[in-house]
Amino acid sequence: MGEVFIFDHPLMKHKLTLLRDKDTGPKEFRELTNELAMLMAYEVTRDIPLEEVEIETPLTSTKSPRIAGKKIGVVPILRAGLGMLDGILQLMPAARVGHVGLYRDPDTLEPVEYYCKLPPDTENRDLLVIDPMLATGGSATAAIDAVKSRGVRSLKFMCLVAAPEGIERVREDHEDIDIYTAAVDDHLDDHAYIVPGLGDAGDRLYGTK
Ligand SMILES: O=P(O)(O)OC[C@H]1O[C@H](OP(=O)(O)OP(=O)(O)O)[C@H](O)[C@@H]1O
Ligand SMILES: O=c1cc[nH]c(=O)[nH]1
Ligand SMILES: [Mg+2]
Repeated sequence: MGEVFIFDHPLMKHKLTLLRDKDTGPKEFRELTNELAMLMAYEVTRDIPLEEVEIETPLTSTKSPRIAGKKIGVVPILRAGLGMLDGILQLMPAARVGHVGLYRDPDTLEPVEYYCKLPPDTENRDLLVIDPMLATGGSATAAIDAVKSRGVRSLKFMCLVAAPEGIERVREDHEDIDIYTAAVDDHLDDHAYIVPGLGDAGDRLYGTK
């Protein structure tokens, strides 16, 4: 059974407060989203496998650990997930990047898939699906379905703000997936927006509406 990890680091909490503030504009919102994603990815990758390799320091030869196996695959859910990508790539510049294009139909609230391109050999990589918001969980579930259907070895989901309803949905549909979030909020409103939340993440990142 997958687990739910809720981060409680003071730096993350502070940045999330700034992100939630309605007066935070797109430039600062983008910066904070990337900073939070980088801090979270640092913890999410704590179990990456290592291998010992022989190297020469200026003084001697020694064995030292380095990351083993194929590069991790990071899969943002378009469009808001892209806002987290650069922060993660700063930490792991060699990561491979896949994209799943989904939007939530405003009337039915059902996810509509319009794009999927993943790195090769997904079945031999650790994959991390990212999206700032986990609301009803429909988009995350659909993205995980899309990735799983191509074959995966290990898959984690990382978001900034989750609603209890979204966590429950993902756990029901994908009980093997670990979920990482910086916060679990109170509830969804009548339009399935997370309360207190931070509004529409895509619109705030890109200044649309
Ligand atoms: O859990 P759910 O109820 O499915 O809602 C969450 C989804 O909604 C937002 O995307 P949106 O549909 O606004 O698309 P966008 O990223 O292109 O703005 C968000 O980035 C998630 O993908
Ligand atoms: O609160 C929400 C819910 C879905 N999508 C968002 O961007 N925000
Ligand atoms: Mg949006």
